[in-house]
Amino acid sequence: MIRNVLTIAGTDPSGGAGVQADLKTFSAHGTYGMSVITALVAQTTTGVSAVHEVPAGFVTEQLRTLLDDVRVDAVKIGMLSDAAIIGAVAAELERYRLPNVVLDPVMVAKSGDRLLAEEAVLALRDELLPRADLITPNLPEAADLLGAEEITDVADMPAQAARLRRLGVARVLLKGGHLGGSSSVDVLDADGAVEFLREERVDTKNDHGTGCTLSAATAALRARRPDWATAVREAKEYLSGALRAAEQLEVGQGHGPVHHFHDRWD
Ligand SMILES: Nc1ncnc2c1ncn2[C@@H]1O[C@H](COP(=O)(O)OP(=O)(O)OP(=O)(O)O)[C@@H](O)[C@H]1O
Ligand SMILES: Cc1ncc(COP(=O)(O)O)c(N)n1
Repeated sequence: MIRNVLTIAGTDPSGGAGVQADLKTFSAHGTYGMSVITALVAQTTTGVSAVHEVPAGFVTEQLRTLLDDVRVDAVKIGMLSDAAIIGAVAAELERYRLPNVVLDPVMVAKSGDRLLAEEAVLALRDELLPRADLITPNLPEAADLLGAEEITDVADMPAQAARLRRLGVARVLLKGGHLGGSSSVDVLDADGAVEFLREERVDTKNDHGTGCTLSAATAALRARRPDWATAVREAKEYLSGALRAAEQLEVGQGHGPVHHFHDRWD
């Protein structure tokens, strides 16, 4: 049976990040993709020019209309824009008891533009983190959630992940992409085990939407795999392949997208 996977996120007309990246990723993993949109974002490979938020009540309307009809096997949550939308999503997660929830706590785009209001970080921490099965912060997002300094050393990542878990989160994938270096290292703290996930760094400027792709792939794979660690490991491998495949693309002048490929998943 084909699994149904939902993304709750903002848009990217250039197709590299947000809902568009998530739906491509779901298809690439042999799942059926669905989307609830939180914000229309005028953005491309060079940055964000404007954000048009969906009213929180209409996010609720989209969720209820969908969830009254369709079974959902896994969920990826990305850009939420403000505290009202966070509240709306948290309430519906609770109401429908959705399984396999991956929360990518998106705050700032690679271009430096804010995608979550600064004053909404506390709402994200208090209302949504405890309802997620896995969160996937990068290092600046982890620091913001903890009200702490951003760490700069791979060796400190397990302790930072443990602090995040103490906020009441079931599992943490702390992403170290911002550290640079010859390998890209993430730390998974889940189900009683802490694991370093290392992949060779791909030398490319096509890295728009890497975080979106990783969290979407993890949700899709969790719908198909028996445990979180397997889903996360395969998702990270998929992302590296998508970064390498990006050299075939000619999309935009700035940070281009990664390329989603289907052939591995037949
Ligand atoms: N050049 C690269 N080569 C290999 N892996 C990479 C590269 N850049 C990022 N990654 C991996 O991509 C994932 C996301 O990276 P990062 O830590 O930058 O998160 P992010 O900032 O949330 O991403 P985004 O800015 O796309 O939202 C991580 O698994 C990271 O290790
Ligand atoms: C709608 C949306 N969601 C997430 C991101 C983050 O992706 P990136 O940091 O690669 O710009 C984005 N740019 N747009």
